[in-house]
Amino acid sequence: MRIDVVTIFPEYLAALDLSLVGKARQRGLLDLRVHDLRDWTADRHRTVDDTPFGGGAGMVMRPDVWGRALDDVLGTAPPEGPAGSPSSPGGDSPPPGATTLILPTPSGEVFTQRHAEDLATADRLVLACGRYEGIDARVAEHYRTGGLDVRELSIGDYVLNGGEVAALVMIEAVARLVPGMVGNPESLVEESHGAAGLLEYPVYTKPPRWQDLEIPEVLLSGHHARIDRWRRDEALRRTARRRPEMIAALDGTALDKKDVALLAELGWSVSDDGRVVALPEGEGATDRGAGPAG
Ligand SMILES: C[S@@+](CC[C@H](N)C(=O)[O-])C[C@H]1O[C@@H](n2cnc3c(N)ncnc32)[C@H](O)[C@@H]1O
Repeated sequence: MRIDVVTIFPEYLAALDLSLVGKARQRGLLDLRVHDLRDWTADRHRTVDDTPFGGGAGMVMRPDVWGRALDDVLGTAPPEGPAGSPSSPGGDSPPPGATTLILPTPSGEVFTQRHAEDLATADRLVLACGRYEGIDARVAEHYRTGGLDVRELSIGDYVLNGGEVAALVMIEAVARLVPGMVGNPESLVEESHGAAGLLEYPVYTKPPRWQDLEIPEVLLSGHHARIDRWRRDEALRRTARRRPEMIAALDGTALDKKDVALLAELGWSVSDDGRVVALPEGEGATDRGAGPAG
């Protein structure tokens, strides 16, 4: 997979040399390139922003600078750029294949594991990191109209100073799903937000006793079926407490009898057509609304 990031702070992306993503780059699994947006400016101050039309506070990133940068990085620029534009600071020609342009923005759809799974199937991702009040809205419109897969994605309901941290979040979530990235792909199967639609069960390691706290006995039993059941129950309990909306989104037809019985204890019922619905307060719930602890 090839990933390009365009930013005015290329140093911000230094973390992409570390850990699993860094190793994947060294092993050639990920071709990751970071570009300085200012390389596509045409004035001596290397200006990327200007005042907003309509007035108001802050500055907006110019579409002409972004357009030159993205055309070049995406490979849609004419071979000889218009007078004044730099000669291809984006490097050699990008590979053919499915490309997605990602514009991180707090006003976008919230990025989830489903987006990560979907984006991990792309041949190529280009991430355009905004700053100031964001990127002129015509940039997204222009590339979308041109037929490119353009995604405006938020990493959560808060506002950061720039898109670099959001780009790091999305790249790490996507890259670990690229085949060959994670040494033991089984470790991805039961994770939070995976196919089961649950949070992961609590995990423990050595020593078996620490600060007067013991690990659940079943985990020492060596009885795989009992351990699997315990883990499933704990995942259901934890999800019901912390993220009840995820329980409500479960497909009831995929639940087994023990799941349904536990959910009933936790205050949920499963209808014949597979909907999982919270019982009215006081009915059955022993655990619901207990807060985020546990
Ligand atoms: C200060 S923010 C602009 C916020 C914008 N004026 C608004 O209110 O929607 C500057 C840049 O940070 C990035 N950014 C900030 N918060 C983000 C979030 N929650 N998710 C993704 N990107 C974010 C975007 O690239 C954005 O263009």
